[in-house]
Amino acid sequence: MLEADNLECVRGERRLFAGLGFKLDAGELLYLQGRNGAGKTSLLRMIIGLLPPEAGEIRWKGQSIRSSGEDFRADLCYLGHLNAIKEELTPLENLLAAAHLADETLSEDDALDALEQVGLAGREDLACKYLSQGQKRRVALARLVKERRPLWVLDEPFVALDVAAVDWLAGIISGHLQRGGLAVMTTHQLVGIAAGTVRELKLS
Ligand SMILES: Nc1ncnc2c1ncn2[C@@H]1O[C@H](COP(=O)(O)OP(=O)(O)OP(=O)(O)O)[C@@H](O)[C@H]1O
Repeated sequence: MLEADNLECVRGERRLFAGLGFKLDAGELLYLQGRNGAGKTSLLRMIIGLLPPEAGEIRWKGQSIRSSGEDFRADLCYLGHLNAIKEELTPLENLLAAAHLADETLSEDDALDALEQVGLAGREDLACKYLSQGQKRRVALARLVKERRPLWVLDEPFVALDVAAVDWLAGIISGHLQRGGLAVMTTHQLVGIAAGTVRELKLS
C-alpha cells in the first residue's frame, strides 16, 4: 500500500541518502533508525508529502502521493516530534481543535474518554502550559485513541513518556496494526510492538 523507490534526499549541501526504497502493506510496521542527523525526520516529511524528494517516488495505494493529494492526506495521520498543542488551551480543547482541523468528527465524550485513557482524567480543563512534558506528550498522543485513518506516521512517539505510557502507546499502535493499519515511525528506543510484520530501515 505504501511504496518508495529510489528516493534521494539532499538537505543544504549534504546528500543524506540515495537509492532508498521500501514497501509496507496492511498491518505492517516500519521502524526508521539511524544516528542524529541521519535523515529520519526528512524521510518522514517526504512520506507525508511535505518535502519533495530529489529523485524517486512514493506511492500510496499504487498512486504517486504527488498526484493523489487530498485522497492521500485523508488516509494519513502524522504526529511530529513537537507536540503541536496550544499552551493556552486545555487538553480537551486541544483534542477537539486537532480533530476539527483534521476534518474529523470527535464528540466531547470521545475526547474525554481518550484523555482518560492517556491518564489525564482530572486535567482536562487545565491549560496545557501547566502540564509536565510527559503530560503534554500524552495530550498529543490522545489523538491516536480514536484515530482510524490507515497510515500513521509518527516521529519519535515514545519521547518523554514513562514506562506505563510507553506500554500504553505500544498497545495503541498494535491495535491499529491489527485492524489492518500501517505505521511508519522513527525511534531511538526499540519498543516491542505486536505486529504481523515489523520492518527496519537503517539510515547511515
Ligand atoms: N532545511 C534544512 N536545510 C539544511 N539542512 C537541513 C535542513 N533540515 C534538516 N537539515 C539537515 O539534515 C540533516 C538530517 O536532519 P533530520 O532532522 O532529518 O535528521 P534525523 O535523523 O531525524 O535526526 P534526529 O535523530 O536528531 O532527530 C541534519 O544534518 C540537518 O541539519
